[in-house]
Amino acid sequence: GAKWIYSGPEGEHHWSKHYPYCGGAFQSPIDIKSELLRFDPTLRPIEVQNYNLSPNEQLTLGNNGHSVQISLPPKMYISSLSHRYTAAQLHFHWGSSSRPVGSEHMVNSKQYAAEMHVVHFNSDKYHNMSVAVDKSDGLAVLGVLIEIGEFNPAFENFLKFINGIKYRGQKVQLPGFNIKALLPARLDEYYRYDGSLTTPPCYPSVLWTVFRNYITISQKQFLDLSTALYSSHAQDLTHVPLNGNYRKSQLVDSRVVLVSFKE
Ligand SMILES: NS(=O)(=O)c1c(F)c(F)c(S(=O)(=O)CCO)c(N[C@H]2CCCc3ccccc32)c1F
Ligand SMILES: [Zn+2]
Repeated sequence: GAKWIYSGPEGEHHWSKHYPYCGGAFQSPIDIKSELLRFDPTLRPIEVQNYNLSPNEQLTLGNNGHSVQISLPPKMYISSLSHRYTAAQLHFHWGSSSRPVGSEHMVNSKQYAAEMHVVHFNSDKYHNMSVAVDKSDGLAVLGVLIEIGEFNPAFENFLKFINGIKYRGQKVQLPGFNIKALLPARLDEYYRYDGSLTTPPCYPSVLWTVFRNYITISQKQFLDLSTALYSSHAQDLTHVPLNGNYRKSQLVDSRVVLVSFKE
C-alpha cells in the first residue's frame, strides 16, 4: 500500500487520511490497566500445534521496511480457539538503543523493551490472510512482551541472520527452529481483547492474546535487533534506521479486557 511511517509528517496521527479504520474504533494496541480487567474462567490455555519446526524446514526472514518478519508454514496453528487459526508470520516491535522501550501493549502504563507478534488467520472460514485480514473474526495475534535481561538462545535462531536483511525488501532463508521456544512459559496466563492491526490498514479484525509473562533477551541481543535494520532500500541515498516501530496506545472506549488468571 501507500507508504506510512511511525513518526513525522506521515506518522501515526496521519494514518487515518489514507487508512480510515486507523481513526476508527476497536484499535490496538492498548494500555492494559487493572481497572479494565475481568477474570474469565472460560479462557483455556493457549495450545499451539507444529510450532517445533525442523531445521530442514526453510523459513524466510525479511525486512519489510516496517519490521523484521519471519514467514511461517501453514502447518502451524492455534488449536484452542473456537476456530483453527493458522500461522502466517511473526514480527517484532522495538524501541531504539537510546530509548530501549518499544512494546506496543503496555501493562498498567509500563512499556516493555519490545514485543513479538505471531499473526494467524481463521483458516476454518477464510482461504488465506488476504481474505481474512479485514473480517471481524479473521485474525488472531499472540503478543509476547520482551524485557532486557537473560540471554535468549531461541532469539539467536534468527538474530544471527539479521545482518543479511539490513535494508527494506531484503530476505534471507533460515533453517526452521522451535517457534514455541519464543513464547513465555505460561500459555495459560494471558490478557484477551478485541482489537485491530497496529499498522495500516488497522482493520478491527484481531482477537488479541497478550501473554501475562514476558520473555527476556540480553542487552546485546536488544542492541542487535534495534540497530541492525534500516527502513530504507539499500540503494537509497539516505539510510533511515528502523527502530521505534510501535504504535501508541489507543482508546479502549467501552472494551473490557478479559484475563485468564486470578491475581
Ligand atoms: N502488529 S500487527 O497488527 O500484528 C502487524 C504489524 F505490525 C505489521 F508490521 C505487519 S507487516 O509486517 O506485514 C507490515 C505491514 O502490514 C502485519 N502484517 C499482517 C497484516 C497485514 C497483512 C498481512 C499479510 C500476511 C501476513 C501478515 C499480515 C501485522 F499484522
Ligand atoms: Zn505487530
